[in-house]
Parts: sequence; structure tokens; C-alpha cells
Amino acid sequence: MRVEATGVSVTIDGTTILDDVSFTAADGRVTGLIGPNGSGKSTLLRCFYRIIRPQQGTVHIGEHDVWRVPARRAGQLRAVVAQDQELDNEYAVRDIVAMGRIPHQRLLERESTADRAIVDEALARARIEWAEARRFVTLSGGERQRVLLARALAQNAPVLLLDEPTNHLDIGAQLELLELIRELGLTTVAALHDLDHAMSYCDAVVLLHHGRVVAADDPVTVLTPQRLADVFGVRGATTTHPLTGRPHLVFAAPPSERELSR
Ligand SMILES: Nc1ncnc2c1ncn2[C@@H]1O[C@H](COP(=O)(O)OP(=O)(O)OP(=O)(O)O)[C@@H](O)[C@H]1O
Repeated sequence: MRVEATGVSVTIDGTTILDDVSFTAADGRVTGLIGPNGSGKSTLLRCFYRIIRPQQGTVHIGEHDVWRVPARRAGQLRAVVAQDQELDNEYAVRDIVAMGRIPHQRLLERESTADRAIVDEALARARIEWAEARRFVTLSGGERQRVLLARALAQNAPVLLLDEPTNHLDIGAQLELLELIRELGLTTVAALHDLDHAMSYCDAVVLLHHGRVVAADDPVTVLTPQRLADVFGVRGATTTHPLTGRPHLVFAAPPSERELSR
């Protein structure tokens, strides 16, 4: 199921945050939303999970206009892992993951055997099953991130929306999570700060700057040295990992006055 924004504009308190943003995330692919701090990545995702309603334009998941379907249907279409969610959540981990099943249950319906099996599988896939009885508030940042991912997986939605999914994770856990996301084969749209992750794990990237789309294509095409200099003010270069053969990015700060005068 593809994900599409068409002509999306968002203005908050007289400031334009998103300006005529359009992009398409292809079915079953991982699309990265990238851009400097404040470029509008989270705001764009919030349009898809119905927190911010665009003043202009539409957001679609498959054939469905996200703002025109009932909330329950929206919950069946897409699962969300937002940034720093529910830090004071007192529930046990298993109960939180089980909440992912709510869009598939009728009002006051009890968890079925099938629901329980799906929750077990989601806990295992996110590698947090060992903590199922722990209260969320007692977990580390990285462990919480896994719980929220497990809840999203339990939702069994065809589309996954992720805002900085590798936040709080150590490098091993970051790469493990990105591999898992790729393996899932879902249509995934993820806001990512780490451009090297975007380069090596995304099928496509959408580069935002000052609320506008600067480029949208495969990462090697978008993340050129010139764009990295123009948008992020850094010297970037593409390289190939000697073991995996995957493309990566390396960075240096702009040349110092001393370097320039040499
Ligand atoms: N509710 C709001 N009220 C006022 N300004 C807002 C609001 N939400 C977002 N903004 C502003 O919109 C701009 C884009 O914010 P957004 O969080 O979408 O950017 P981002 O690309 O996700 O940033 P970051 O990389 O820092 O997470 C920022 O300048 C932010 O201050």
C-alpha cells in the first residue's frame, strides 16, 4: 500500500511549516524523510497520523484520504512510532503491546487466542519479550523504543510511520532495528537524522529544507556532495562499505579559515 502527500501546506501561528509538499512512498519500500532540524519532518508525519491537519493538500494511505476515514480504520492502515512517546506510561509492557490489537477488536471485546499469539510474535520480533511483565516507566530509552515498535508490529498494519526510530539505541541496536524494518517488507516512512542510515537502509529519501521538498529519489541520487553542502553545510562524500558493499556517507565540517588560507 503506498503513502502519498499531495500539495501539503501547514501554517502554525502565521509561520509556514510545510509549503506545498508532495511525495510518494512506494509499496513495500523504506522511504526516509531527511532534512536539517526544524525542516518539517515530524510535522509531515503528524499529518499522516492525524495530529496536524494540513490547511492545503491531502495525505493518502493507499486509496484512503487519511483525514476522511474513521479512526478505527486509520488504525488498521498504519502503525506509528512517534518520538519520545508516553514517557510516564505506567502500564506493563505486554499490556502496551496488546493495545496494538485495539483497531482490530470490537468495543469491549476481550483479547482472543489469535491476538495473544500476535502479541507474542511482536514482542519476540522487537526482542523485548523478556520484559513483558515490566512497567514501561522502569525501562531504558532503548528498551522503550522496542516496546513501541512491538506495539506497532502487533497492529499488523501495511504501513509503518516512524519518527526517529533509532533514537536512544546504541549502534548495534540501531543497525539491528534498521535491518528488522527492511525485513518486514512493509511500506515504511521514517524520519531519520542519521544521513548515513538513510543512505545505507532506505530505498528512497525525501529531502526537506525549510518546509519544502528539495529532492526525492534514491539516496545515492539525492545525497550528493553539493546537496550536503547546500542543505546541511557539511562536506560529505559517498563511499562503499568494504565488507557489505553498501553505499555509505562520510562527513567533514566545512574547511576552517586556516585550511582555506593554506
Ligand atoms: N505546534 C507548533 N507550534 C509552533 N511551531 C511549530 C509547531 N510544531 C512545529 N513547529 C515548528 O515547525 C518547524 C518544523 O518542526 P518539525 O518538528 O516538523 O521539524 P523536524 O524536521 O522534525 O525537526 P527535528 O529534526 O529538529 O526533529 C520548527 O521550526 C518547529 O519549531
